[in-house]
Amino acid sequence: MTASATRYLYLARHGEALPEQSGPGQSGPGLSENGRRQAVLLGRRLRDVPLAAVHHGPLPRAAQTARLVGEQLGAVPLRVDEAAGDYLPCVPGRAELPADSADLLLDFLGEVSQAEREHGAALAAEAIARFTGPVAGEVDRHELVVTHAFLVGWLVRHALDAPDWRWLGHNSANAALTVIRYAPGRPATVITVNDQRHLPTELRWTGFPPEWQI
Ligand SMILES: O=C(O)[C@@H](CO)OP(=O)(O)O
Repeated sequence: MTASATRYLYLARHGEALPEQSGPGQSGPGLSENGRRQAVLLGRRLRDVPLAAVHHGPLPRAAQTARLVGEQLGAVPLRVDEAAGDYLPCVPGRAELPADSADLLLDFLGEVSQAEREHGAALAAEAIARFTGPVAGEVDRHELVVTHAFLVGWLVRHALDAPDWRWLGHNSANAALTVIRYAPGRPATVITVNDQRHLPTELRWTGFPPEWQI
């Protein structure tokens, strides 16, 4: 029988970004000053974790966060990965959604093209294949994925075996940590969600609607 070991998946939404500038060819904003501070503090928080790699999405806000985190970690490789990017992991139809929240959720999703659906679904499946489950071999593995709000929701949903649509309604604060443990022979454990103890009060809960900040 092939040996398998435990994976610890650390998920972080990028640091606070500058306001969006839309337009053709825009790859989205980079980090604000707050976002840079959050990223450095996230890196310091993770210094003692034996991370094997930092995976990050290709957009500037995720790439900059990963670079600033990486500077605090020493020799941990940074790997850009489209599966860690910003996309819609699953676009449910009305029939899959609870009747009392379907209107709100469908409004939030807005118009989504067929191409966007297929692209998101393919990347969401890749993210599950690449980042979840126990690892081969005998050595436990710790990995960080610096990503966007939607993928954190998607992987928490997956860990809890919740229906595909249920990534909706999950949000992440900027530079907050969510950690999932995948041990052989056990269901995945969501160890922590939106952990921000590495951030001072004034840098917590950015990226969250005010009424969600507790
Ligand atoms: O656009 C958003 O609301 C989210 C989606 O994942 O992205 P980000 O985490 O980059 O803000």
